[in-house]
Parts: sequence; structure tokens; C-alpha cells
Amino acid sequence: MSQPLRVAIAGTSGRMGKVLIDTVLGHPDAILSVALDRAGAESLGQDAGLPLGKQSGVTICSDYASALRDADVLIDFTRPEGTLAHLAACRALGVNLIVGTTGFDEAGKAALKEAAKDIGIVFAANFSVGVNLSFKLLDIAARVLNTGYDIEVVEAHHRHKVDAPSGTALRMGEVLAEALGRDLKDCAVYGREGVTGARDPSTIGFATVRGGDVVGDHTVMFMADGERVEITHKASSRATFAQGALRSALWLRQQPAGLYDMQDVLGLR
Ligand SMILES: NC(=O)C1=CN([C@@H]2O[C@H](COP(=O)(O)OP(=O)(O)OC[C@H]3O[C@@H](n4cnc5c(N)ncnc54)[C@H](OP(=O)(O)O)[C@@H]3O)[C@@H](O)[C@H]2O)C=CC1
Ligand SMILES: O=C(O)C1=N[C@H](C(=O)O)C[C@H](O)C1
Repeated sequence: MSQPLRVAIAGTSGRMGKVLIDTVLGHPDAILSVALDRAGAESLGQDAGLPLGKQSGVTICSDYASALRDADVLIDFTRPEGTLAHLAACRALGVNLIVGTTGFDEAGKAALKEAAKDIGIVFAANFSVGVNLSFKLLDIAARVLNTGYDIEVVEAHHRHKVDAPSGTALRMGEVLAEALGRDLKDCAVYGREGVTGARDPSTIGFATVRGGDVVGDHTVMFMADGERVEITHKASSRATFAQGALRSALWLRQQPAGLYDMQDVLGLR
């Protein structure tokens, strides 16, 4: 029987960080070995289970370059600048990495790809099984509805979200564009205002809604004369993302170095 996976979690005090701690503490094949927050965070020195009313035995610290020596894998749902700093330490120490953070620019994505020459990385804009199934459904829908259908991606998230459109909406756009033989960079329209002119049929539109405590809703609309197809996913708990991230971490243990996503983990390629 293999040893339990030693999991480090970054952004421990964040919305996802807390759910990730809970998920790891409840899994028989994983142990929480490191809990990270930023230098200066109020949580430093506390037990990582405190916000959950649990005793984890792991004290939150900020010295990731040293603490990560005690981990097999880091699960990181923070911000691009945080993830990229952690990435360098993971690469230096041979620690695998699960990246849930969204909002990377092209240079950030290239850095993840480069580091994956030495360590295993699963990078996914959305770790829920349902969204990853939706990517497959969108690929089929776009191939079947490839002419005469206007395609729009609509997403809604809680008031605290800092990036837009969501990483999931952008990934949906990439899946759609790829299925249609287009490049998303050339055909994306991010919001509309004023006298826009009639809709260009070759575009893929994005609309963003922010408010309240919405965990994450995504709808893709395929609209033609006479009918409309909609594919919708609604997350109602962050646990679905955390469970997918931990599942990825356990899966990654058996893989060689490389850059993977949740489609690989689920065998959906
Ligand atoms: N892939 C997926 O399935 C999902 C992805 N996400 C993504 O995960 C990320 C986090 O979301 P959420 O938990 O809601 O955000 P929060 O703001 O609640 O949490 C972010 C955490 O990261 C910390 N952090 C911020 N900047 C840095 C940094 N430079 N270095 C280290 N730590 C840092 C924050 O610390 P502090 O409070 O001190 O700023 C906080 O603890 C977002 O990019 C979001 O889009 C979210 C859900 C699912
Ligand atoms: O910030 C969030 O909350 C979420 N972010 C991810 C994204 O940008 O797609 C995934 C999920 O929808 C929740």
C-alpha cells in the first residue's frame, strides 16, 4: 500500500483554500503537510483547521521555499503572481503542482509549460467534473451547429471575483473556436456597448455578470433563426472544485513530468 500523498495548500485563508483544507483532511489517501499564506497574513502561526473548527496539526506559514520540502504536491488557487512564485520553488524541489488559479497572461502560461519539463503540473480553469463534461458537449455542439448559429458565452460569479471573463468561460471559448477551426484571439468579442452594428456571425461573444455569492454559472448559447440550444453548468459548492483538485493530485503522482489538464485526469482526451 502506498504512503498517503503529502499535500501542501497555498492561499489557505482564501475561499478555495479553506475548502481545500477540509477536503484534504477528509481524504484517506492524503495528508495535509504544509499550509501556506502570504507574508504578513493574520493567519500565520494558526492551525490550518481553525476556520473549520478542526485541529489539523499543521501551522500556517509563509516560507514556501523551505516548507515545500515536506510536500509531494502543492495545490494552488491564489493569484497568478503567487502561483508563479510557488512554481519556481516547486520546480527547484521536484514538487508536483495543481494550478486552479485563473487570469494568467501568455507569459504566465508559458512559464507553467516550461516548468512542466521537470515536474508534473495539472492546470485547469475548472476542476469540476461537470464543467469538463461540458467542454466535451460544447465541442460536439459546435461541430454540429457550425453554420447559422450565433455563439455567446455568459458567465456569472460572486462579487469578489477579480478576473473577467472567468477562466472557464475563456476555456469554453477556446474549445468552441477550435471545433470551428477559428482562433479565439481573432474572433472573441468581450462585451458590447453603444452602436455596435449588426452581429458578425464569425464572432464568439462573452458576457460577464458579477454579484452576491454566485459560486460559478456558465451558459453557452447557440442561437439560430427558429431555435436556440443552451448548455449550462451551475456550481453550487466550491467542494466540487476542491475534490477535482485533490483527485488530480492523486492521479498526478502516477504520471511523468508534463503539463496536464482535468481532461487528462478524467480520461476525456
Ligand atoms: N480552477 C478552478 O476550478 C477554480 C479556480 N478558482 C480560482 O482560484 C483563485 C482563488 O479564488 P478564491 O479562493 O475565490 O480567491 P480568494 O481571494 O478567496 O483567495 C486567494 C488566496 O490567495 C492568496 N494570495 C493572493 N495573492 C497571493 C500571492 N501573490 N501570493 C500568495 N498568495 C496569494 C490570498 O491571500 P490574501 O487574502 O492575503 O490576499 C488568499 O488567501 C482565483 O484565480 C479563482 O478564479 C476558483 C474556484 C475554482
Ligand atoms: O473565481 C471563482 O470563484 C471561480 N473561478 C474559476 C474561473 O475563473 O473559471 C472557476 C469557477 O467558476 C469559480
